[in-house]
Amino acid sequence: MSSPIYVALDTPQLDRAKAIATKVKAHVGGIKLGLEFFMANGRHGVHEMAAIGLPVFLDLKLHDIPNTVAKAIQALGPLEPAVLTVHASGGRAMLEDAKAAAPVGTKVVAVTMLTSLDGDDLAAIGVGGAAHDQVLRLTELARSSGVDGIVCSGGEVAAARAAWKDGFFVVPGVRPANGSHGDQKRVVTPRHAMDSGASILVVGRPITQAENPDQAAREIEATL
Ligand SMILES: O=c1ccn([C@@H]2O[C@H](COP(=O)(O)O)[C@@H](O)[C@H]2O)c(=O)[nH]1
Repeated sequence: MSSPIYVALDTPQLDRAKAIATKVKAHVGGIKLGLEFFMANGRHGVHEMAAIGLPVFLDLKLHDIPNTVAKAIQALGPLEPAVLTVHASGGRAMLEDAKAAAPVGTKVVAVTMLTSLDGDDLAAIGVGGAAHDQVLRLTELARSSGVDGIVCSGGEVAAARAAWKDGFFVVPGVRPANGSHGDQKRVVTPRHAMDSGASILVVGRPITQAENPDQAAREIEATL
């Protein structure tokens, strides 16, 4: 079985992204390319990375009116990403249209609440209640809108999985025990996230900023 780890290659440098992906290839199940990479390298960069031979997760977190998101996904279609993100807070019509516009083999997953946010951040944007409640509310919206799964933290994935048995659960914000959290607020260990029902884990800096990315990926994989 392939590793559930998707390495987040958050760099604008194509050569650096390629070098890290090539180093860690044996210990990860895929690569995640986000806004930083895509803004700098565009579709050409995605093609170059796909040539390495790992599934590509395109984490562009689309959030706009339904027509705009659907057209953006149609434009991305030829890249055939394994996974593509939109924001669940874009609403039901946007989620439905996003799924309808995606290639058949692409999993569309909805970001519920960024792992860099906590309950205080929710309150600051006028959303009452705990992070957990917000994630479960948006999980139900995503499920009933026909997308394939959600992005949430490892603290909510067990409850989200209980509510959506065959959903696809992406968990970023994972850190090895004693690892630096950086800007992440809702953090668990990779093992905890897997035990709680994650389908895949997104791991960035703990691998990409390590002195030896290959060893870091291997050590995280060994905990799973
Ligand atoms: O809620 C979310 C959604 C996406 N991400 C992305 O995952 C990686 C995490 O990187 P680390 O360096 O392991 O913190 C990054 O690309 C984010 O854009 C997330 O962290 N939280």
